Amino acid sequence: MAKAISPPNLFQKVVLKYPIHRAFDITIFFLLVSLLVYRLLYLSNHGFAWVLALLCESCFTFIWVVTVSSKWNPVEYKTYPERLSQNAQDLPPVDMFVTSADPVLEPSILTVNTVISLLAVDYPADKLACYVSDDGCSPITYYSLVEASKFAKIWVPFCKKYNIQTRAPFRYFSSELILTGSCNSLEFQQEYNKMKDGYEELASKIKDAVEKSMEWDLIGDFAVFSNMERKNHPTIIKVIRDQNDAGLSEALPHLIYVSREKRPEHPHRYKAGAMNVLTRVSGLITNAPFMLNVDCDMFVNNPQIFLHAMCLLLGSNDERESGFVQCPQCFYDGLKDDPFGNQFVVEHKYMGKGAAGIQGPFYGGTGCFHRRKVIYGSCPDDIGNQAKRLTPVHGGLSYKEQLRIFGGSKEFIRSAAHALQGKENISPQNLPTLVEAAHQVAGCGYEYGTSWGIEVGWQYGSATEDILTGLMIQARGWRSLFCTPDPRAFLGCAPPGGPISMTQQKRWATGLLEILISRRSPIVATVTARLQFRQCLVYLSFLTWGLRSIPELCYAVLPAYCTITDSSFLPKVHEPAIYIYMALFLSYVIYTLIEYLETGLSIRAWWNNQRMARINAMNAWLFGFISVILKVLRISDAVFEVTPKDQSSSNDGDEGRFTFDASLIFVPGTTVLLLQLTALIMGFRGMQLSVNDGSGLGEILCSLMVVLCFWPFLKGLFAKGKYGIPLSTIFKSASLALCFVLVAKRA
Ligand SMILES: O=c1ccn([C@@H]2O[C@H](COP(=O)(O)OP(=O)(O)O[C@H]3O[C@H](CO)[C@@H](O)[C@H](O)[C@H]3O)[C@@H](O)[C@H]2O)c(=O)[nH]1
Ligand SMILES: [Mn+2]
Repeated sequence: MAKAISPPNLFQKVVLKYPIHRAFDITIFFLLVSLLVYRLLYLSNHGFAWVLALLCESCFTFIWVVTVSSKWNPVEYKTYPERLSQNAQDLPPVDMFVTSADPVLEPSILTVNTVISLLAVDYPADKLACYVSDDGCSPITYYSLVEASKFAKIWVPFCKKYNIQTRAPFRYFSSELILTGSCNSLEFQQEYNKMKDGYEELASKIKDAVEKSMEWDLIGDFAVFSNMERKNHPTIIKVIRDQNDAGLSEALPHLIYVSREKRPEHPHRYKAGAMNVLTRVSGLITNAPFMLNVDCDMFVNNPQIFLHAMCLLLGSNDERESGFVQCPQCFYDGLKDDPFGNQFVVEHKYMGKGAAGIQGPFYGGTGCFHRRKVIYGSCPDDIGNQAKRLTPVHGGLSYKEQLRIFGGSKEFIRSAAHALQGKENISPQNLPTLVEAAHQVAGCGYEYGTSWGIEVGWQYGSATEDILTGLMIQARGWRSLFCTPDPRAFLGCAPPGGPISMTQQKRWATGLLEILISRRSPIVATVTARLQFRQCLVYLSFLTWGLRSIPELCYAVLPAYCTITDSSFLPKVHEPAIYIYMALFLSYVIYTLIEYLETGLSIRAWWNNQRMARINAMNAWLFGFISVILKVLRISDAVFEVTPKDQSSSNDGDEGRFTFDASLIFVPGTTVLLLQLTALIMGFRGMQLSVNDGSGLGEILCSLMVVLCFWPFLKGLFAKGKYGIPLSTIFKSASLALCFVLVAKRA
């Protein structure tokens, strides 16, 4: 199935072949085209429904083409960390960034586990520094990190001594202890118990801190947090652990807490703003040539991941091949059969590896190693002028230009110049003096008039800042690499189904569409810069989510519309064209099923994902589309609503059950469902009355399919509490459905 094409060195690129999939890809494409031709040929014999169906099917064909193109040349990289230099001094420094925004929605204990797992990776500790951004400006987060750093002093040596694989303590202690090899000794037992007690103490301290949060005594080290308002406060930077202070015996990375300045009158740009502050602050302090960033819930699951990433970053002769290295976003404790379709396992396998075979995976916001100079806007060395138009950064910048691009901190400009030249740390100074300069670059006025967020750093202007940032990097001609080691690199929390996951999908659809319609869209980047054409198609396959909601919705309503108005959009049962439809349906089902079964997932998981794709498209993506329209009309701006992260999902045995709230986001789905039910009732009555020639049967079957897809909603109509659709939503949807029926009947 696979063959190696590059000499075995630090990594090996393996071309994957899926001949059966390709056969299905082509078959389905031809069936889609035949369908469109058939529609066009008989256009004049039919009415509105036919034209609408043609438009929708054209959209689906387009989506099929971009998806197939994205998946066509999958590759995979095998990495060989044991071939890296054994001399620790040869490994480059890495700055590690963790963003957190809210100690309630993102429980501190999770952030702490992520940080501890980073401090404990298999990489020379003196090459690492961990920066934690706290957009919540919370003494609890700071306190938790201080306590975590104390625990790390015993935890990290323990992990390294016994080569523990799971280095996020909450995961390690939640699974059963397996006693093998060196872990079978009495000494180990004793140390294990000590660690367990230590972690329990840490967890309970954090729990207490959260519970008494109202009555904090903000004195001493915590005095800076007194009278702080979350959205209105000066910068707080605290060096929790300075490597230079510590004795050699406890080799632990630097740990630095950063809460950037916030003022109500200044936009703070959510995560992108936080990342840019971390970039600058770390630039002043450690200025590592590589930077890893993770979301606060994404702990290290593979302690060797830094070495794997280095194989990719250092392993090719041409730097341009590895502008950044992205690991797939994976989740722990995923629910069985992926009931909410948010584990993305199949997507990583086929779309992720497919993109890896073109210009590389897109940047996914977490689990990504960047080159600092790439984030600073540099182009690959030998690139033509075309891509340079996207960035003002080039060799021989005058001082004035540097000020305009990077802002007014002399210290930062000096460090940026070093980073751009690929040099390592500027002359190491003591941390406390640097922290002073760091306050300046973390201020909320620092970026005004500079290129931050536009040409350098994390990009502003989209709720999916990650995709936009990665796109701009690839547009400058960089490629990226996909890092998929075993065990998986990082693991995080998948949101529960229902309102939380809908909000996340809506934010993504909004952010993606914002990119598509902006000047920085992949189409522009392909025409005017260095984004490859097929990479542009990869981006189009998901930047169009918001737009896709419209044909999805129309197509789902079509069968109901036809039954209600006694028209049709499908060929009659005795017409040969019906076979195109049946073949299309069957081959799509078989093909997607193969993908799931091959990945080791169940038929149930396949169905859940199919169903959730429809639910997301018609509800969340539609609202994403609407919020972009509101933004374009300047009625309201898109905001980044943080996804709540739960350490342990509720244990009432109903974790896989869909939940609802009174949000408008559930109105479209409920309306579609009510329409189908109405149509089904009318359809069955009609069939009994008239002598039937098979017309209307297809439409009725389609309505049944839609009802099946919306099964969680159907159950929600009759359930109570959070599992039930609120009456207000039912009422709104029923009114909409009624209006629809009346208008359709009259037309
Ligand atoms: O004002 C903010 C808002 C969010 N965050 C952090 O951003 C990260 C991602 O937020 P989350 O609510 O978990 O969003 P998700 O939708 O789960 O995240 C995915 O999608 C985002 C873009 O929409 C990317 O930024 C993320 O990396 C990617 O994992 C978290 O660490 C947050 O703490 C901030 O630092 N400041
Ligand atoms: Mn998240």
